Amino acid sequence: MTEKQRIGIVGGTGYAGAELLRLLSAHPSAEVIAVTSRGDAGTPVAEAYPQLRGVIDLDFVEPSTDNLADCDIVFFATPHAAAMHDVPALLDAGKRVIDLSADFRLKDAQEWASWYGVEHVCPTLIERAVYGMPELNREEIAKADLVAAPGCYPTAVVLGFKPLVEAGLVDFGRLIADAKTGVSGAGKSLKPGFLFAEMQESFKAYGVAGHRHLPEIRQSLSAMAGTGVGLTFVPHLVPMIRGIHATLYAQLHSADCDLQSLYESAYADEPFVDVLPAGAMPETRHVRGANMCRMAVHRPGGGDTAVVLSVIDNLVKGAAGQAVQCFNLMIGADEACGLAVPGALP
Ligand SMILES: NC(=O)C1=CN([C@@H]2O[C@H](COP(=O)(O)OP(=O)(O)OC[C@H]3O[C@@H](n4cnc5c(N)ncnc54)[C@H](OP(=O)(O)O)[C@@H]3O)[C@@H](O)[C@H]2O)C=CC1
Ligand SMILES: CC(=O)N[C@@H](CCC(=O)OP(=O)(O)O)C(=O)O
Repeated sequence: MTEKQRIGIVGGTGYAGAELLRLLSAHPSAEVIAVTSRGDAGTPVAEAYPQLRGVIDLDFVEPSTDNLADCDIVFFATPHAAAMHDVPALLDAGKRVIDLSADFRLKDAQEWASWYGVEHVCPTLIERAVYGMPELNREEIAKADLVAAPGCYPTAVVLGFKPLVEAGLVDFGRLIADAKTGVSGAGKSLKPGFLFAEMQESFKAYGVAGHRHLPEIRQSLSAMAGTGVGLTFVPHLVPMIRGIHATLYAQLHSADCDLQSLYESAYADEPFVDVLPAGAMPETRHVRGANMCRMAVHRPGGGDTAVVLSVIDNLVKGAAGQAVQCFNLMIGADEACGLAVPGALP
């Protein structure tokens, strides 16, 4: 067994942090030794998250370099533009970092600043960061000391389009991603529009003019295509807690192709991508709590439009689970270590 890594989690009171705690507490090569909170420092983690009572016997500590000094690997589950202030010192101190926020995802610092509304404070580290989607670049992740875990929508969308784009079968200029998310994607803090009375029994689009995941998705798909892709991405909020459902559309150059075989062979060796049989329609509840992207590929009426349905749990394959998958690669463990548990249904 791989030697136990001492883990710090910055942002332990948030949803992604809590999901990291759930997964890492059962991981044979992880020992969580520090969990931070600015507001709850000094109180037991299990007070904020009673499901962790008897599992995580720690008090929250203030986020500081000193409190993370004994860690081998630090996970950031903080809002955007927080990790970038602390990551340089942690790397200098020899720690490895997995950042679940967007601070190191985009390779262009100017583009990052234009989407996130602040200047990047350590742009030179952006190049050093490895995008943490194992299905794209597991060899680089294994060697990395700074991993930028992907966004939740980008995970569902990029994995869904990947076989079509890599095979060059579709018009790269006219990709469409119509995606729906549950409310936990917005995090734990109270926000207008996320109250039960505001969003229950309703369903709405947002970010139609431009969502910050658009450049992230385009970055990955363009690298695959070898050219810039044209993507229309429209996110929606639906009244469920977890889950993302992405319906993807692409125009095929020719209707003469076996998309089912293409998808099955593209993902045959992937432990966390499940291509469903022809005709299937995955549901978000089929992946709830699981580090799994389930997808199905369709060609309605045998025509020239490919339709891919891709579902993930935003907090697992879309966040903490994928980060643990990266952690496994970084420490030389089995990629599936601690992640083999199926979802919870109903
Ligand atoms: N929710 C999701 O589905 C996904 C989330 N992510 C990303 O993961 C990150 C966390 O998301 P989520 O858990 O939803 O967010 P939450 O708002 O639920 O949690 C954020 C956490 O960060 C802490 N925090 C806030 N500001 C700072 C700061 N300046 N320094 C240190 N800690 C801080 C908060 O704790 P306290 O105030 O107690 O310090 C809290 O624990 C975000 O970047 C998010 O975009 C990525 C993919 C999916
Ligand atoms: C419902 C909701 O607001 N969802 C968030 C996306 C989820 C998320 O966490 O974004 P990252 O993956 O970049 O961290 C949003 O649309 O901004």
